[in-house]
Amino acid sequence: MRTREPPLINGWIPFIGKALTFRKDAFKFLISQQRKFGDVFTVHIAGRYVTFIMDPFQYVYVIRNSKQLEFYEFADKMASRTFGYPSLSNFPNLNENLHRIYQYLQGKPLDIISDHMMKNLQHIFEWKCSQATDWKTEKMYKFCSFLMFEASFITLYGRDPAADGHNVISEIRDKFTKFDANFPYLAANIPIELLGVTKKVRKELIHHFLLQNMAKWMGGSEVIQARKDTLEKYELLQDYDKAAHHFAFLWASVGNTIPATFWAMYYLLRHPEALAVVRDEIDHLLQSTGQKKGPGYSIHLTREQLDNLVYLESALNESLRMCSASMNIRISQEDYILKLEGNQEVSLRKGDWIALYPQILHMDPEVYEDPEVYKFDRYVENGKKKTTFYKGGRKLKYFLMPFGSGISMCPGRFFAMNEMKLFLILFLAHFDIELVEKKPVGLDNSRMGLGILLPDSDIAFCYKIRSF
Ligand code: HEM
Repeated sequence: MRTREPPLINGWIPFIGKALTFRKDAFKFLISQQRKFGDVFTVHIAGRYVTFIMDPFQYVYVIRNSKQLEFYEFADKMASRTFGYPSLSNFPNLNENLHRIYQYLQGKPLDIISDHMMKNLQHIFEWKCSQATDWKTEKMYKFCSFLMFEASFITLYGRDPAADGHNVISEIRDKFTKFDANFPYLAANIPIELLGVTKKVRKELIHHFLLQNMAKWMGGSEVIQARKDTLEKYELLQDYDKAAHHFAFLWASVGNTIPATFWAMYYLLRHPEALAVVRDEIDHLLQSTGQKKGPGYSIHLTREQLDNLVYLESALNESLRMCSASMNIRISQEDYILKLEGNQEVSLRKGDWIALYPQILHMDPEVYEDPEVYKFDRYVENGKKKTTFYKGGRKLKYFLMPFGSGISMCPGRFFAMNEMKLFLILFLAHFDIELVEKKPVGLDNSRMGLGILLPDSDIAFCYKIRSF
């Protein structure tokens, strides 16, 4: 070991190292290693050396060092393998050009897609209303998946105005669900050939996004149009590769949003006091803006109005805190000494991975009292958004990181928050809702490190048009 290299944790199986223990329960494993070795240690995971920085006050030193600690190469390798397109590095400036398009997920274009999302969600809710004049029971994850997939898809990609437009989206959703089930294995570098039908399903999914098929979809978003225009400029990219890029974006836009919507709804239904406050806030807003709720009335909300729903936002943040487990990875570009607070120095070798694991921060009892408990108003203080959180008496810069950090931060985060708010607003405005099953739903840990965790089982709930 070189001087200042962090303690190294090796497994007893050569090459695999601690991969199996890490995969089984990364959270538990990291906490136990932190107790033994402190806030910086290196773990040998499947042939890689991954240095974990556990102290949230040190996160900033990793996040701001985007020159020496790179992200894109890692992301490119993983995404091209998972979604089946050639590495971006083979095409001059493609990465930069695709990143520039993320501006269409902010500002005015964000308002436009949020409005479209509202209309599309409303359309589906109207349809649900026509079926729910009396109590109707459904499985919650399936319900969230159906609504969020359909509304997000139409908002982003548009729809075929021909009669079977709805069926095509259902077909894509069913295939997407099959692909998504094996997503963690692909991300973990398991060859797709070993994953049963996944290869076939991915190919079929990608085919839906060939230009001749996408050309039939009307009313899509600027962000997808800009991606199409950019990809078309690269003559060396095959049509199939361009389609695979569109499919990858679809995964990014719904893969986390669906489970996050599930958790938001699940926790609200399990906490009637939270549900009552959030519903009251929504009712109050609709009343004060002169908007009627219920079937047949369309609701319109501005970005400012959505922003001002502090209890709804807090409830969403609280469920994100409890269900997100993304790992923020950077790769050392050279042999490098990472300088941390308090004259600490960490010696890294070229190619080493550096990882932040914010789930540890989200569940830290020093930051969040009773972290296992859902408290819908954790992010509200004196009726306003609460943004000051402390650890050991010191104010934290980073306290909630479901969307990643720095250069790898999710470009769709504003849209994602709006989508989930709109879903809950419409749901609570239209329906009375109750849980049918009382069982607690747990986190399925197989996606640890990859984003929002899925529930370990689905749960039945019932809903009926609200009586006014
Ligand atoms: C609750 C919902 C969401 C969560 C928790 C989430 C989380 C994340 C995280 C953690 C990353 C970084 C991944 C990494 O570090 O490797 C990411 C990347 C990304 N997200 Fe999201 N996301 C959500 C919704 C969305 C939506 C709605 C969109 C688009 C409409 C989107 C588009 C993307 C894209 C394109 C990237 C890759 C960015 C890049 O090229 O570097 N996400 N997301």
